[in-house]
Amino acid sequence: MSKRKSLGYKKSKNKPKRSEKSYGKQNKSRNNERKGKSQRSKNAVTAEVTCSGLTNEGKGIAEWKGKQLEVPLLLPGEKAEVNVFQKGSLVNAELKRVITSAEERVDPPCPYYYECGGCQLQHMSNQAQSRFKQETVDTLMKPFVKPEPIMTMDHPYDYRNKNHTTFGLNHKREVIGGLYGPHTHEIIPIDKCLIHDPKADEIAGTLKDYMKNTKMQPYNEDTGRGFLRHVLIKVGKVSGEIMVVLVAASSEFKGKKNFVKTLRKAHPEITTMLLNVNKRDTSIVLGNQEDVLFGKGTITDTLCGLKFEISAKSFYQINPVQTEKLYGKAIEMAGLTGKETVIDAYCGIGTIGLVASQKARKVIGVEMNKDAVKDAIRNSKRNGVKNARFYQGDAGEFMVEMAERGDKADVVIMDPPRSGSDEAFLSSVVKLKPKRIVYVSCNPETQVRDLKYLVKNGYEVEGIQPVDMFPQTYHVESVAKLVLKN
Ligand SMILES: C[S@@+](CC[C@H](N)C(=O)[O-])C[C@H]1O[C@@H](n2cnc3c(N)ncnc32)[C@H](O)[C@@H]1O
Repeated sequence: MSKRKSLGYKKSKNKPKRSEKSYGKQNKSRNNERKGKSQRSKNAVTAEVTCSGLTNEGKGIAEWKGKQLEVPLLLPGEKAEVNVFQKGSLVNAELKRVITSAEERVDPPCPYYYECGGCQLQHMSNQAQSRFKQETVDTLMKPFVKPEPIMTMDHPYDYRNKNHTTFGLNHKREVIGGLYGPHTHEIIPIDKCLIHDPKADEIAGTLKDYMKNTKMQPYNEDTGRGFLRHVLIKVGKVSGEIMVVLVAASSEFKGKKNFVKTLRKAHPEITTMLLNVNKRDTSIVLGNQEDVLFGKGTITDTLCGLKFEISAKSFYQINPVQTEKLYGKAIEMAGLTGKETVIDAYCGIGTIGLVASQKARKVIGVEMNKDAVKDAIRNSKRNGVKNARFYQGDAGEFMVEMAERGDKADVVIMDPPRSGSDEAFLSSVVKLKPKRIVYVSCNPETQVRDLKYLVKNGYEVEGIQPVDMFPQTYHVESVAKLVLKN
Protein backbone atom coordinates (compact mmCIF):
# COMPACT_ATOMS: atom_id res chain seq x y z
CA MET A 1 0.00 0.00 0.00
CA SER A 2 1.42 3.38 -0.87
CA LYS A 3 1.65 6.05 1.80
CA ARG A 4 1.82 9.76 1.77
CA LYS A 5 3.82 11.97 4.06
CA SER A 6 1.91 15.21 4.01
CA LEU A 7 -1.56 15.93 2.75
CA GLY A 8 -1.61 19.67 2.96
CA TYR A 9 -4.14 19.62 5.77
CA LYS A 10 -4.32 22.77 7.80
CA LYS A 11 -2.59 22.00 11.08
CA SER A 12 -4.62 22.75 14.21
CA LYS A 13 -3.67 26.09 15.66
CA ASN A 14 -2.97 25.20 19.29
CA LYS A 15 -6.68 25.58 19.78
CA PRO A 16 -7.89 22.09 20.33
CA LYS A 17 -11.46 21.78 19.09
CA ARG A 18 -12.02 18.71 21.18
CA SER A 19 -8.97 17.72 23.14
CA GLU A 20 -8.37 14.92 25.61
CA LYS A 21 -10.97 12.81 23.86
CA SER A 22 -10.63 9.20 24.87
CA TYR A 23 -11.19 6.47 22.27
CA GLY A 24 -10.45 3.46 24.48
CA LYS A 25 -14.02 3.05 25.69
CA GLN A 26 -15.61 3.38 22.31
CA ASN A 27 -13.21 0.85 20.91
CA LYS A 28 -14.43 -1.78 23.33
CA SER A 29 -17.00 -4.17 22.01
CA ARG A 30 -20.60 -3.96 23.21
CA ASN A 31 -21.15 -7.65 23.54
CA ASN A 32 -17.86 -8.40 25.28
CA GLU A 33 -16.91 -10.94 22.69
CA ARG A 34 -13.72 -9.30 21.58
CA LYS A 35 -11.54 -11.22 23.98
CA GLY A 36 -8.63 -11.13 21.54
CA LYS A 37 -8.69 -7.38 21.62
CA SER A 38 -8.75 -7.00 25.41
CA GLN A 39 -5.94 -9.56 25.63
CA ARG A 40 -4.01 -7.42 23.15
CA SER A 41 -4.63 -4.30 25.26
CA LYS A 42 -2.74 -5.93 28.13
CA ASN A 43 0.35 -6.22 25.94
CA ALA A 44 0.11 -2.66 24.67
CA VAL A 45 2.67 0.07 25.17
CA THR A 46 1.25 3.59 25.37
CA ALA A 47 3.08 6.21 23.33
CA GLU A 48 2.56 9.89 22.56
CA VAL A 49 2.77 10.62 18.85
CA THR A 50 2.08 13.35 16.32
CA CYS A 51 0.34 12.50 13.06
CA SER A 52 2.17 13.57 9.88
CA GLY A 53 -0.27 12.40 7.20
CA LEU A 54 -2.69 9.71 6.11
CA THR A 55 -2.32 6.37 4.37
CA ASN A 56 -4.51 5.69 1.35
CA GLU A 57 -6.85 3.87 3.74
CA GLY A 58 -7.30 7.03 5.83
CA LYS A 59 -5.17 5.85 8.78
CA GLY A 60 -3.00 8.41 10.54
CA ILE A 61 0.75 8.08 9.98
CA ALA A 62 2.97 8.64 13.02
CA GLU A 63 6.57 7.81 13.84
CA TRP A 64 7.41 5.77 16.92
CA LYS A 65 10.92 4.54 17.75
CA GLY A 66 11.98 4.84 14.13
CA LYS A 67 8.95 2.84 12.95
CA GLN A 68 5.99 4.08 10.97
CA LEU A 69 2.70 3.52 12.76
CA GLU A 70 -0.64 3.48 10.97
CA VAL A 71 -3.29 4.59 13.44
CA PRO A 72 -6.99 4.36 12.51
CA LEU A 73 -9.01 7.49 13.49
CA LEU A 74 -5.95 9.76 13.85
CA LEU A 75 -5.78 12.92 11.75
CA PRO A 76 -2.84 14.92 10.37
CA GLY A 77 -1.49 17.49 12.84
CA GLU A 78 -3.02 15.75 15.85
CA LYS A 79 -1.06 14.90 18.95
CA ALA A 80 -2.37 11.76 20.63
CA GLU A 81 -1.77 8.85 22.93
CA VAL A 82 -1.81 5.55 21.11
CA ASN A 83 -1.61 1.94 22.19
CA VAL A 84 1.13 0.12 20.32
CA PHE A 85 1.12 -3.66 19.96
CA GLN A 86 4.25 -5.37 18.79
CA LYS A 87 4.47 -8.99 17.72
CA GLY A 88 7.73 -9.91 16.00
CA SER A 89 8.20 -7.47 13.15
CA LEU A 90 4.48 -6.60 13.12
CA VAL A 91 3.46 -3.35 14.80
CA ASN A 92 -0.16 -2.31 15.20
CA ALA A 93 -1.50 0.79 16.86
CA GLU A 94 -4.86 2.07 18.03
CA LEU A 95 -5.90 5.53 19.11
CA LYS A 96 -6.29 5.87 22.86
CA ARG A 97 -6.74 9.61 23.43
CA VAL A 98 -6.52 12.69 21.24
CA ILE A 99 -4.50 15.38 23.01
CA THR A 100 -4.68 18.12 20.36
CA SER A 101 -7.46 17.80 17.88
CA ALA A 102 -7.36 18.76 14.16
CA GLU A 103 -9.86 21.25 12.74
CA GLU A 104 -11.08 18.55 10.39
CA ARG A 105 -12.19 16.31 13.27
CA VAL A 106 -15.96 15.98 13.76
CA ASP A 107 -18.11 13.78 15.96
CA PRO A 108 -19.11 10.84 13.78
CA PRO A 109 -22.88 10.94 13.18
CA CYS A 110 -23.17 7.14 13.39
CA PRO A 111 -23.36 5.63 16.89
CA TYR A 112 -21.72 2.39 15.68
CA TYR A 113 -18.79 4.08 13.94
CA TYR A 114 -16.01 3.13 16.35
CA GLU A 115 -17.00 -0.55 16.38
CA CYS A 116 -18.27 -1.27 12.90
CA GLY A 117 -15.43 -0.56 10.50
CA GLY A 118 -17.72 -0.32 7.45
CA CYS A 119 -16.91 3.42 7.25
CA GLN A 120 -13.44 4.74 8.02
CA LEU A 121 -13.77 8.52 7.57
CA GLN A 122 -16.76 9.65 9.64
CA HIS A 123 -14.42 11.37 12.11
CA MET A 124 -13.48 13.80 9.28
CA SER A 125 -15.71 16.60 8.03
CA ASN A 126 -17.17 16.00 4.57
CA GLN A 127 -14.85 18.66 3.10
CA ALA A 128 -11.83 16.97 4.69
CA GLN A 129 -12.96 13.61 3.27
CA SER A 130 -13.13 15.13 -0.22
CA ARG A 131 -9.68 16.70 0.22
CA PHE A 132 -8.28 13.39 1.42
CA LYS A 133 -9.66 11.55 -1.62
CA GLN A 134 -8.50 14.27 -4.00
CA GLU A 135 -5.01 14.08 -2.56
CA THR A 136 -5.02 10.28 -2.69
CA VAL A 137 -5.78 10.38 -6.42
CA ASP A 138 -3.49 13.40 -7.07
CA THR A 139 -0.55 11.64 -5.41
CA LEU A 140 -1.11 8.33 -7.17
CA MET A 141 -1.58 9.98 -10.57
CA LYS A 142 1.45 12.27 -10.28
CA PRO A 143 3.34 10.36 -13.02
CA PHE A 144 0.58 11.22 -15.50
CA VAL A 145 -1.57 14.38 -15.27
CA LYS A 146 -3.13 16.55 -12.60
CA PRO A 147 -6.57 15.06 -11.88
CA GLU A 148 -9.75 17.16 -12.12
CA PRO A 149 -11.49 18.25 -8.89
CA ILE A 150 -13.34 15.31 -7.34
CA MET A 151 -17.08 14.99 -8.04
CA THR A 152 -18.66 15.02 -4.60
CA MET A 153 -22.12 14.07 -3.40
CA ASP A 154 -24.53 16.73 -2.05
CA HIS A 155 -26.11 14.39 0.52
CA PRO A 156 -23.35 11.88 1.30
CA TYR A 157 -25.61 9.45 3.22
CA ASP A 158 -28.36 6.86 2.48
CA TYR A 159 -26.72 6.24 -0.87
CA ARG A 160 -26.19 2.47 -0.95
CA ASN A 161 -28.76 0.61 -3.03
CA LYS A 162 -27.51 -2.74 -1.70
CA ASN A 163 -27.32 -3.75 1.91
CA HIS A 164 -26.14 -6.91 3.44
CA THR A 165 -26.95 -7.96 7.02
CA THR A 166 -25.55 -10.97 8.84
CA PHE A 167 -27.46 -12.73 11.60
CA GLY A 168 -26.23 -14.58 14.69
CA LEU A 169 -26.83 -15.05 18.40
CA ASN A 170 -25.30 -12.96 21.15
CA HIS A 171 -24.02 -14.39 24.44
CA LYS A 172 -27.62 -14.36 25.79
CA ARG A 173 -28.60 -16.42 22.72
CA GLU A 174 -30.74 -13.59 21.39
CA VAL A 175 -30.92 -13.06 17.63
CA ILE A 176 -28.77 -10.15 16.47
CA GLY A 177 -28.32 -8.70 13.00
CA GLY A 178 -25.66 -6.35 11.75
CA LEU A 179 -22.31 -6.10 10.03
CA TYR A 180 -19.06 -7.91 10.68
CA GLY A 181 -16.56 -5.90 12.73
CA PRO A 182 -13.24 -4.95 11.09
CA HIS A 183 -11.16 -8.05 10.16
CA THR A 184 -13.40 -10.39 12.20
CA HIS A 185 -16.52 -12.50 11.83
CA GLU A 186 -17.91 -10.95 15.00
CA ILE A 187 -21.33 -9.42 14.30
CA ILE A 188 -21.75 -5.83 15.43
CA PRO A 189 -25.50 -5.44 16.04
CA ILE A 190 -26.73 -2.53 13.93
CA ASP A 191 -30.30 -1.29 13.43
CA LYS A 192 -29.60 1.55 11.07
CA CYS A 193 -26.60 2.32 8.91
CA LEU A 194 -26.28 5.92 7.73
CA ILE A 195 -25.05 4.99 4.26
CA HIS A 196 -27.61 2.24 3.64
CA ASP A 197 -30.97 2.79 2.05
CA PRO A 198 -33.22 3.37 5.11
CA LYS A 199 -36.00 1.13 3.78
CA ALA A 200 -33.56 -1.75 3.35
CA ASP A 201 -32.51 -1.46 6.99
CA GLU A 202 -36.16 -1.46 8.07
CA ILE A 203 -36.71 -4.71 6.18
CA ALA A 204 -33.62 -6.29 7.79
CA GLY A 205 -35.06 -5.23 11.18
CA THR A 206 -38.39 -6.91 10.40
CA LEU A 207 -36.50 -10.06 9.45
CA LYS A 208 -34.64 -10.02 12.77
CA ASP A 209 -37.96 -9.67 14.64
CA TYR A 210 -39.39 -12.51 12.59
CA MET A 211 -36.52 -14.74 13.67
CA LYS A 212 -37.04 -13.77 17.31
CA ASN A 213 -40.71 -14.76 17.08
CA THR A 214 -40.34 -17.99 15.12
CA LYS A 215 -38.09 -21.02 14.97
CA MET A 216 -35.94 -19.60 12.18
CA GLN A 217 -32.40 -19.84 13.54
CA PRO A 218 -29.33 -17.92 12.42
CA TYR A 219 -26.54 -20.06 11.02
CA ASN A 220 -23.57 -20.67 13.30
CA GLU A 221 -20.27 -20.78 11.40
CA ASP A 222 -18.53 -22.75 14.17
CA THR A 223 -21.10 -25.51 14.66
CA GLY A 224 -22.50 -25.53 11.12
CA ARG A 225 -26.03 -25.50 12.65
CA GLY A 226 -28.88 -23.10 11.93
CA PHE A 227 -30.48 -21.78 8.77
CA LEU A 228 -30.13 -18.10 7.90
CA ARG A 229 -26.65 -16.73 7.16
CA HIS A 230 -27.35 -13.30 5.69
CA VAL A 231 -29.94 -11.18 3.97
CA LEU A 232 -29.08 -9.20 0.88
CA ILE A 233 -31.44 -6.36 -0.03
CA LYS A 234 -31.26 -4.52 -3.35
CA VAL A 235 -33.27 -1.35 -3.89
CA GLY A 236 -34.09 0.32 -7.19
CA LYS A 237 -33.60 3.89 -6.02
CA VAL A 238 -35.63 5.33 -8.91
CA SER A 239 -38.16 2.53 -9.48
CA GLY A 240 -38.71 1.79 -5.77
CA GLU A 241 -38.56 -1.97 -6.54
CA ILE A 242 -36.98 -4.04 -3.76
CA MET A 243 -35.37 -7.49 -3.84
CA VAL A 244 -34.85 -9.51 -0.66
CA VAL A 245 -32.42 -12.43 -0.90
CA LEU A 246 -32.25 -14.82 2.05
CA VAL A 247 -28.89 -16.52 2.08
CA ALA A 248 -29.36 -19.81 3.90
CA ALA A 249 -27.20 -22.81 4.72
CA SER A 250 -29.87 -25.24 3.53
CA SER A 251 -32.48 -25.44 0.80
CA GLU A 252 -34.99 -26.89 3.28
CA PHE A 253 -36.99 -23.82 4.19
CA LYS A 254 -39.61 -24.70 6.79
CA GLY A 255 -42.37 -22.11 7.10
CA LYS A 256 -41.55 -20.59 3.70
CA LYS A 257 -45.13 -19.55 2.93
CA ASN A 258 -45.64 -17.91 6.30
CA PHE A 259 -42.33 -16.09 5.98
CA VAL A 260 -43.15 -14.64 2.55
CA LYS A 261 -46.64 -13.64 3.68
CA THR A 262 -45.40 -11.94 6.87
CA LEU A 263 -42.62 -10.00 5.17
CA ARG A 264 -44.83 -8.85 2.29
CA LYS A 265 -47.51 -7.73 4.70
CA ALA A 266 -45.01 -5.66 6.68
CA HIS A 267 -43.33 -4.30 3.52
CA PRO A 268 -45.65 -4.25 0.48
CA GLU A 269 -42.88 -2.41 -1.39
CA ILE A 270 -40.89 -5.69 -1.69
CA THR A 271 -41.29 -6.77 -5.31
CA THR A 272 -39.34 -10.03 -5.27
CA MET A 273 -37.85 -12.50 -2.78
CA LEU A 274 -35.29 -15.23 -3.35
CA LEU A 275 -33.69 -18.03 -1.39
CA ASN A 276 -30.00 -18.39 -2.11
CA VAL A 277 -28.37 -21.52 -0.73
CA ASN A 278 -24.78 -21.27 0.41
CA LYS A 279 -23.59 -24.47 2.09
CA ARG A 280 -19.91 -23.63 1.80
CA ASP A 281 -17.61 -22.67 4.64
CA THR A 282 -16.71 -19.39 3.00
CA SER A 283 -16.78 -15.65 3.43
CA ILE A 284 -18.33 -15.29 -0.05
CA VAL A 285 -21.91 -14.23 0.62
CA LEU A 286 -23.88 -15.85 -2.20
CA GLY A 287 -23.99 -19.53 -3.09
CA ASN A 288 -24.81 -20.99 -6.50
CA GLN A 289 -28.33 -22.33 -5.87
CA GLU A 290 -31.11 -19.79 -6.16
CA ASP A 291 -34.89 -20.24 -5.85
CA VAL A 292 -37.41 -17.47 -6.42
CA LEU A 293 -39.84 -17.32 -3.48
CA PHE A 294 -42.01 -14.58 -4.91
CA GLY A 295 -42.02 -12.14 -7.85
CA LYS A 296 -39.84 -12.29 -10.96
CA GLY A 297 -36.47 -12.81 -9.24
CA THR A 298 -34.99 -9.53 -10.49
CA ILE A 299 -35.58 -5.83 -9.94
CA THR A 300 -35.52 -3.05 -12.50
CA ASP A 301 -34.11 0.42 -12.04
CA THR A 302 -33.52 3.50 -14.17
CA LEU A 303 -30.03 4.89 -14.69
CA CYS A 304 -28.98 7.57 -17.20
CA GLY A 305 -32.47 7.44 -18.70
CA LEU A 306 -32.32 3.68 -19.47
CA LYS A 307 -34.03 0.79 -17.68
CA PHE A 308 -31.89 -1.98 -16.22
CA GLU A 309 -32.92 -5.37 -14.93
CA ILE A 310 -30.70 -6.56 -12.09
CA SER A 311 -30.30 -10.14 -10.79
CA ALA A 312 -29.25 -11.09 -7.28
CA LYS A 313 -25.72 -12.06 -8.30
CA SER A 314 -25.08 -9.32 -10.87
CA PHE A 315 -22.92 -6.32 -10.13
CA TYR A 316 -24.72 -2.97 -10.16
CA GLN A 317 -22.99 0.23 -9.00
CA ILE A 318 -24.03 0.82 -5.39
CA ASN A 319 -24.37 4.62 -5.57
CA PRO A 320 -26.65 5.49 -8.52
CA VAL A 321 -26.53 9.29 -7.94
CA GLN A 322 -22.76 9.33 -8.36
CA THR A 323 -22.84 6.62 -11.04
CA GLU A 324 -24.69 8.99 -13.37
CA LYS A 325 -21.89 11.53 -12.92
CA LEU A 326 -19.23 8.84 -13.41
CA TYR A 327 -20.81 7.43 -16.56
CA GLY A 328 -21.40 10.95 -17.91
CA LYS A 329 -17.68 11.65 -17.59
CA ALA A 330 -16.67 8.24 -19.01
CA ILE A 331 -18.86 8.75 -22.10
CA GLU A 332 -17.49 12.30 -22.55
CA MET A 333 -13.94 10.92 -22.35
CA ALA A 334 -14.81 8.26 -24.94
CA GLY A 335 -15.38 11.13 -27.44
CA LEU A 336 -18.08 9.27 -29.38
CA THR A 337 -19.36 10.64 -32.68
CA GLY A 338 -21.64 7.78 -33.76
CA LYS A 339 -19.00 6.07 -35.94
CA GLU A 340 -17.06 4.12 -33.34
CA THR A 341 -16.84 0.46 -32.39
CA VAL A 342 -16.70 0.46 -28.60
CA ILE A 343 -15.66 -2.38 -26.33
CA ASP A 344 -17.29 -2.36 -22.89
CA ALA A 345 -14.99 -4.67 -20.95
CA TYR A 346 -16.03 -5.98 -17.51
CA CYS A 347 -19.48 -4.75 -18.52
CA GLY A 348 -21.66 -6.13 -15.68
CA ILE A 349 -25.32 -5.80 -16.70
CA GLY A 350 -24.32 -3.65 -19.69
CA THR A 351 -24.90 -0.24 -18.10
CA ILE A 352 -21.95 1.73 -19.54
CA GLY A 353 -22.13 -0.02 -22.93
CA LEU A 354 -25.85 0.61 -23.36
CA VAL A 355 -25.48 4.28 -22.45
CA ALA A 356 -22.55 4.49 -24.93
CA SER A 357 -24.53 2.67 -27.65
CA GLN A 358 -26.67 5.79 -28.15
CA LYS A 359 -23.58 7.62 -29.48
CA ALA A 360 -21.63 4.76 -31.10
CA ARG A 361 -21.90 2.61 -34.22
CA LYS A 362 -21.49 -0.64 -32.33
CA VAL A 363 -20.85 -1.83 -28.76
CA ILE A 364 -19.31 -5.17 -27.77
CA GLY A 365 -19.58 -6.05 -24.08
CA VAL A 366 -17.75 -8.81 -22.22
CA GLU A 367 -18.37 -10.00 -18.69
CA MET A 368 -17.48 -13.09 -16.64
CA ASN A 369 -20.67 -13.40 -14.55
CA LYS A 370 -23.31 -15.44 -16.45
CA ASP A 371 -26.30 -13.83 -14.72
CA ALA A 372 -24.98 -10.35 -15.43
CA VAL A 373 -24.55 -11.18 -19.15
CA LYS A 374 -28.14 -12.47 -19.30
CA ASP A 375 -29.23 -9.20 -17.67
CA ALA A 376 -27.17 -7.20 -20.19
CA ILE A 377 -28.81 -8.98 -23.15
CA ARG A 378 -32.27 -8.46 -21.63
CA ASN A 379 -31.42 -4.82 -20.91
CA SER A 380 -30.35 -4.29 -24.49
CA LYS A 381 -33.74 -5.57 -25.74
CA ARG A 382 -35.71 -3.72 -23.07
CA ASN A 383 -34.18 -0.41 -24.17
CA GLY A 384 -34.59 -1.16 -27.88
CA VAL A 385 -30.82 -1.10 -28.44
CA LYS A 386 -29.91 -2.77 -31.74
CA ASN A 387 -26.18 -2.06 -31.93
CA ALA A 388 -24.89 -3.82 -28.80
CA ARG A 389 -23.77 -7.45 -28.29
CA PHE A 390 -22.78 -9.00 -24.99
CA TYR A 391 -20.56 -12.04 -24.45
CA GLN A 392 -19.81 -14.14 -21.41
CA GLY A 393 -16.16 -14.86 -20.64
CA ASP A 394 -12.91 -13.66 -19.21
CA ALA A 395 -12.19 -10.18 -20.53
CA GLY A 396 -8.48 -10.99 -20.97
CA GLU A 397 -9.16 -14.14 -23.04
CA PHE A 398 -11.81 -12.32 -25.05
CA MET A 399 -9.39 -9.51 -25.93
CA VAL A 400 -6.62 -11.99 -26.83
CA GLU A 401 -9.02 -13.67 -29.29
CA MET A 402 -10.06 -10.30 -30.73
CA ALA A 403 -6.41 -9.32 -31.20
CA GLU A 404 -5.57 -12.67 -32.83
CA ARG A 405 -8.47 -12.33 -35.28
CA GLY A 406 -7.28 -8.83 -36.12
CA ASP A 407 -10.61 -7.27 -35.03
CA LYS A 408 -10.84 -3.50 -34.80
CA ALA A 409 -12.01 -1.26 -31.97
CA ASP A 410 -11.96 2.52 -31.81
CA VAL A 411 -12.62 2.91 -28.10
CA VAL A 412 -12.15 0.52 -25.18
CA ILE A 413 -14.05 1.31 -21.99
CA MET A 414 -12.83 -0.90 -19.17
CA ASP A 415 -14.14 -1.17 -15.61
CA PRO A 416 -12.36 -4.08 -13.90
CA PRO A 417 -12.84 -5.23 -10.29
CA ARG A 418 -10.66 -3.84 -7.45
CA SER A 419 -7.74 -6.09 -8.38
CA GLY A 420 -7.50 -4.27 -11.72
CA SER A 421 -6.92 -5.80 -15.14
CA ASP A 422 -4.29 -8.33 -16.25
CA GLU A 423 -1.49 -8.52 -18.75
CA ALA A 424 -3.44 -10.71 -21.20
CA PHE A 425 -6.12 -8.02 -21.41
CA LEU A 426 -3.78 -5.03 -21.49
CA SER A 427 -1.35 -6.51 -24.04
CA SER A 428 -4.25 -7.35 -26.35
CA VAL A 429 -5.68 -3.85 -26.01
CA VAL A 430 -2.27 -2.55 -27.06
CA LYS A 431 -2.40 -4.85 -30.14
CA LEU A 432 -5.91 -3.68 -31.03
CA LYS A 433 -4.70 -0.05 -30.92
CA PRO A 434 -7.98 1.70 -30.01
CA LYS A 435 -7.67 5.47 -30.39
CA ARG A 436 -8.97 6.00 -26.88
CA ILE A 437 -9.16 3.94 -23.70
CA VAL A 438 -11.44 4.98 -20.86
CA TYR A 439 -10.41 3.22 -17.66
CA VAL A 440 -13.00 3.29 -14.84
CA SER A 441 -11.67 2.04 -11.52
CA CYS A 442 -12.80 1.65 -7.92
CA ASN A 443 -9.18 1.17 -6.87
CA PRO A 444 -6.78 3.87 -8.13
CA GLU A 445 -3.80 1.88 -6.78
CA THR A 446 -4.32 -0.96 -9.26
CA GLN A 447 -5.41 1.55 -11.89
CA VAL A 448 -2.02 3.29 -11.66
CA ARG A 449 -0.25 -0.05 -12.19
CA ASP A 450 -2.31 -0.71 -15.33
CA LEU A 451 -1.97 2.88 -16.60
CA LYS A 452 1.83 2.54 -16.34
CA TYR A 453 1.66 -0.53 -18.58
CA LEU A 454 -0.46 1.27 -21.16
CA VAL A 455 1.75 4.36 -21.08
CA LYS A 456 4.85 2.18 -21.63
CA ASN A 457 3.09 0.68 -24.63
CA GLY A 458 2.09 3.70 -26.66
CA TYR A 459 -0.65 5.51 -24.73
CA GLU A 460 -0.76 8.87 -23.01
CA VAL A 461 -3.00 9.72 -20.05
CA GLU A 462 -4.94 12.82 -21.05
CA GLY A 463 -7.31 13.23 -18.12
CA ILE A 464 -8.26 11.80 -14.73
CA GLN A 465 -11.57 12.37 -12.96
CA PRO A 466 -11.99 11.26 -9.33
CA VAL A 467 -15.57 10.60 -8.23
CA ASP A 468 -16.72 10.10 -4.65
CA MET A 469 -18.87 7.01 -5.05
CA PHE A 470 -18.40 5.84 -1.46
CA PRO A 471 -18.72 8.79 1.00
CA GLN A 472 -17.72 8.11 4.62
CA THR A 473 -15.34 5.34 3.50
CA TYR A 474 -11.77 5.68 2.21
CA HIS A 475 -12.73 4.24 -1.18
CA VAL A 476 -12.64 6.49 -4.23
CA GLU A 477 -13.51 5.92 -7.89
CA SER A 478 -11.31 7.26 -10.65
CA VAL A 479 -11.83 7.44 -14.41
CA ALA A 480 -8.89 7.96 -16.75
CA LYS A 481 -8.77 8.88 -20.43
CA LEU A 482 -5.87 7.52 -22.47
CA VAL A 483 -5.12 8.37 -26.09
CA LEU A 484 -2.97 6.52 -28.59
CA LYS A 485 0.18 8.52 -29.35
CA ASN A 486 0.63 9.23 -33.10
C1 LIG B 1 -16.51 -2.94 -11.15
S1 LIG B 1 -17.64 -4.03 -11.91
C2 LIG B 1 -18.13 -3.05 -13.28
C3 LIG B 1 -19.41 -3.47 -13.95
C4 LIG B 1 -20.02 -2.44 -14.89
N1 LIG B 1 -19.06 -1.87 -15.78
C5 LIG B 1 -20.78 -1.38 -14.12
O1 LIG B 1 -20.41 -0.19 -14.16
O2 LIG B 1 -21.78 -1.71 -13.47
C6 LIG B 1 -16.55 -5.22 -12.56
C7 LIG B 1 -17.23 -6.34 -13.32
O3 LIG B 1 -16.20 -7.19 -13.84
C8 LIG B 1 -16.64 -8.53 -13.81
N2 LIG B 1 -15.41 -9.34 -13.89
C9 LIG B 1 -14.54 -9.65 -12.91
N3 LIG B 1 -13.50 -10.33 -13.41
C10 LIG B 1 -13.70 -10.44 -14.75
C11 LIG B 1 -12.97 -11.02 -15.82
N4 LIG B 1 -11.81 -11.62 -15.61
N5 LIG B 1 -13.48 -10.93 -17.06
C12 LIG B 1 -14.67 -10.33 -17.28
N6 LIG B 1 -15.41 -9.76 -16.31
C13 LIG B 1 -14.94 -9.82 -15.06
C14 LIG B 1 -17.43 -8.61 -12.51
O4 LIG B 1 -18.33 -9.70 -12.55
C15 LIG B 1 -18.13 -7.25 -12.49
O5 LIG B 1 -19.39 -7.33 -13.13
